[in-house]
Amino acid sequence: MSSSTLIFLKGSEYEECGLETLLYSNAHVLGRGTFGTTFKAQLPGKAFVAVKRLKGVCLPEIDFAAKVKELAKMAAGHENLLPLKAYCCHMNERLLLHDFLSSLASALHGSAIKIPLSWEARSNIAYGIARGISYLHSQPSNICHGNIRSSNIFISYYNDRHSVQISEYCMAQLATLDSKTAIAQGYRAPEVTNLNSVSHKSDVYAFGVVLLELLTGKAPLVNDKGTDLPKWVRSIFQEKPIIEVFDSALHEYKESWVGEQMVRLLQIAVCCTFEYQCNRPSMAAVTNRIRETCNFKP
Ligand SMILES: Nc1ncnc2c1ncn2[C@@H]1O[C@H](COP(=O)(O)OP(=O)(O)OP(=O)(O)O)[C@@H](O)[C@H]1O
Repeated sequence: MSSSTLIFLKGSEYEECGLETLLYSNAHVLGRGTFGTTFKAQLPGKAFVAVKRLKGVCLPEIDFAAKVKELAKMAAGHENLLPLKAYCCHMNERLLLHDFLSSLASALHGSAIKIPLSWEARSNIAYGIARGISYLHSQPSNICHGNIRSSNIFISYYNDRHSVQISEYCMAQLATLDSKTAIAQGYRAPEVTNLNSVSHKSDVYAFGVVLLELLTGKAPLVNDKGTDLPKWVRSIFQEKPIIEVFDSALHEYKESWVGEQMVRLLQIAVCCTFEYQCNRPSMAAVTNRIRETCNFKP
């Protein structure tokens, strides 16, 4: 690693620290994703952070820094987008630093730290994700997220409520990928053949799959493991009572008013995952429907 420095963004509560201190002291790999490798590391002040080392970045330092600042400013405008705390661009090194948090994927499907999620938590999380994506879609430059999946959604719990933040927004603007398509199989809308074909409606599809994860508790298809959730849910409709679709942890709610909310959110998820993009609703419409169904404040 070069002697490059991290540039901490305005509003970051962290003490400045060099890259060597951060990555050599106690960092370990969390995973290798579409856009690079993510490490967990500890800052001198003891806070844990996630550092993503990007691959495939062709943008020169100055353009990368400008783009990162633009995205960070946009993210700071919405509570459901994970704030960027620091970045580094030096020679070939391109890094992004965020708070270390629990992902929705590990809460729902993790073997070690599976967190029990009540209906209130799941519906709040669904609404928060929908709001975050709607905000992205409302930006002037026709921005798409491009890689919505439960490992890119982070949850935390304070003041008796779950908060949710989406990461990896607009990564295609930072990294260029030559692979046919980077989006995991289970979240990829049928019309998406490469990163240029992602759209607001393919984000809606991926959101629908995340909503199905929240409702069914099942993991979607990633690297040939998991379930093709849109297909599975439709097959259950034809064969079994609708309650069979839901995570068994939600069955206790079936006789109450919550049961009706669960079915309505399932209908929304099914519409989001329609095969033809023209039949899918917009993220703004989805957000409104979730808000009305669950009586959330705007
Ligand atoms: N801020 C973070 N806090 C905690 N864990 C994180 C953070 N950012 C990423 N991770 C975790 O690190 C692992 C690797 O993440 P990464 O984003 O590199 O790949 P991915 O989510 O598996 O795939 P993709 O690149 O398609 O999003 C995932 O398990 C992800 O949930």
